[in-house]
Amino acid sequence: MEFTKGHGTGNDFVLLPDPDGQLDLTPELVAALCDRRRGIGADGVLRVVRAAKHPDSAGLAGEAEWFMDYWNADGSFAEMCGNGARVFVRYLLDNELATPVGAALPLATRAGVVRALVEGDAVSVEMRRPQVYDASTATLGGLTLPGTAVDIGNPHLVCVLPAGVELAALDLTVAPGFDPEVFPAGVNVEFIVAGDPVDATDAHSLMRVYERGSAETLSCGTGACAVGAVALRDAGRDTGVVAVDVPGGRLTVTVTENSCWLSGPAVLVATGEVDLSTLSAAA
Ligand SMILES: N[C@@H](CCC[C@H](N)C(=O)O)C(=O)O
Repeated sequence: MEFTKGHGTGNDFVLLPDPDGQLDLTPELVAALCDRRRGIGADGVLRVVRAAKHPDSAGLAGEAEWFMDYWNADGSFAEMCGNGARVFVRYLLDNELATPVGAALPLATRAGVVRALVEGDAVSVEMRRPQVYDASTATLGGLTLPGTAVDIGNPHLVCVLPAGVELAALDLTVAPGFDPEVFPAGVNVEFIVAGDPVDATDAHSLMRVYERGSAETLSCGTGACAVGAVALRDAGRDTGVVAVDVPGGRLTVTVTENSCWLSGPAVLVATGEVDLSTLSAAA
């Protein structure tokens, strides 16, 4: 089967073209594809399928032609993936499956329809406005860190590190603990340090993330949006622009009254053929 590999600020994905929804994609196959030693290696899989051809998106087919069928590296589903959506749009354009017509390109996801704009190397996606809804805690290496629960289609817990705790020193080879009563379906945990605003931004954060279903990644787009909402709240603002520096680069988050824009580079780096039957047999 044909595949493409792409990434957005180091958050990497295997894209599988399956326009008519004929591929029998299973959690085991996704985990095998994402295995960095035995498979292609990625933080997740993006199946490129027509919205009308997938049961999770058929109801959105009138609004968007394509459905981003996103899977985490462990084979679980997630409702939304901000970097994945940006890479998915790059794939559609490079493969002439969609044309940038000046207006934003609609894309169906499990969290509804999002819209994308492409400007040179940057792909921006407009998602729902992050909802800051609760306080909770994460535990990591003997520390209990206060955090803020944020929903942007998928769940996040944003923890601002207290003085004396170094972002670089956190051991994210181990999953952080969280309260399952607040996050019954699991959570993506962001650890941040507030910095001075840069360029034309209202706030700036340094972030590392432990993603539900994918462990530590170099970047998380929805996580950056959650961080942006918390940084603006902490700056006493409701809307604004936040630069979020992740290990894989910089994302720019613009929170408006009704939505949230995520911008940054999105690139395709390879195409090839993968023998799914060999992977399935090894899974
Ligand atoms: N890396 C993504 C988020 C992917 C989904 C996440 N792991 C979850 O389970 O919610 C992004 O860029 O937003």
